[in-house]
Amino acid sequence: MENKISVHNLNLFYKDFQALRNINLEVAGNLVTALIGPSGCGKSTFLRTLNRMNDLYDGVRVEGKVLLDGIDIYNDRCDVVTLRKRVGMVFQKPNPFPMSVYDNVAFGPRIHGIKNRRQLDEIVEMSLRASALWDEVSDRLRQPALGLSGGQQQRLCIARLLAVEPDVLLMDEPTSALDPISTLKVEELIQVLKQDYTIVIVTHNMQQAARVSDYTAFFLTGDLVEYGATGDIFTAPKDQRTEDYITGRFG
Ligand SMILES: Nc1ncnc2c1ncn2[C@@H]1O[C@H](COP(=O)(O)OP(=O)(O)OP(=O)(O)O)[C@@H](O)[C@H]1O
Repeated sequence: MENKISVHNLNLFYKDFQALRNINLEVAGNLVTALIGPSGCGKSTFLRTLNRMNDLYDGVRVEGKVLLDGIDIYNDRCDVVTLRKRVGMVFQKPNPFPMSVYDNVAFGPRIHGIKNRRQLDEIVEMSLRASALWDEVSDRLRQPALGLSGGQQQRLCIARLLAVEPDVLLMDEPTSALDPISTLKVEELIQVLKQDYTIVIVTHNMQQAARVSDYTAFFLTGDLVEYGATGDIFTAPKDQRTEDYITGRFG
């Protein structure tokens, strides 16, 4: 199995506060990796290191290496715009732009220079099909995206990412604002998408991690405590702290 992302000796500081400590992790390609751990342990911070989203915060310092297909994304020559196109991100709360369904999905391709109407139509349809939304919105492409349900908005945000042909999808608690039916749809979608994309998902919901992921990483106060096949982490954790967490003894 090929590793899509390799993280070596990664440390991250918010000014004087060290939020990640010497993280080493290999993210397998075309599989789902879940990041779990109690609130404040650094899951979201770690996720954001994978597409340099932390660069947007003041006073952040990153040490170590994050290789994407073998190339260090923290190298000065790395183009962050291209990086974020290759490594897209979905957030906790769906955040469609205040424009039509169509324009949301066409937004990225237009920014990257695609103007041809037929080509855009094709990309929009393909992305909406790939995010399992096409059947629900094909007759309302010109309607405001903010009129969709929360679950539809989240799948639209995923379609918006897919439209720029990423390799990796980062998902930061993508279902925490959704009802159970919408959650199930997004989880089913994740299973389909992993055939074509590498997915890293932060989740507070341990059942969700067990359902959707192939690998699980358990973080605690900035340390990566344990990482392994999801089945092993949940049934035979090696570290007592992992066991305490997954059995609900803290967190
Ligand atoms: N922009 C920031 N500036 C300063 N400190 C931050 C910033 N973002 C996060 N932190 C701190 O870094 C630590 C890790 O936060 P992070 O949000 O990554 O944890 P998390 O595991 O994702 O938590 P949660 O599950 O509650 O979202 C916390 O102590 C948090 O207060």
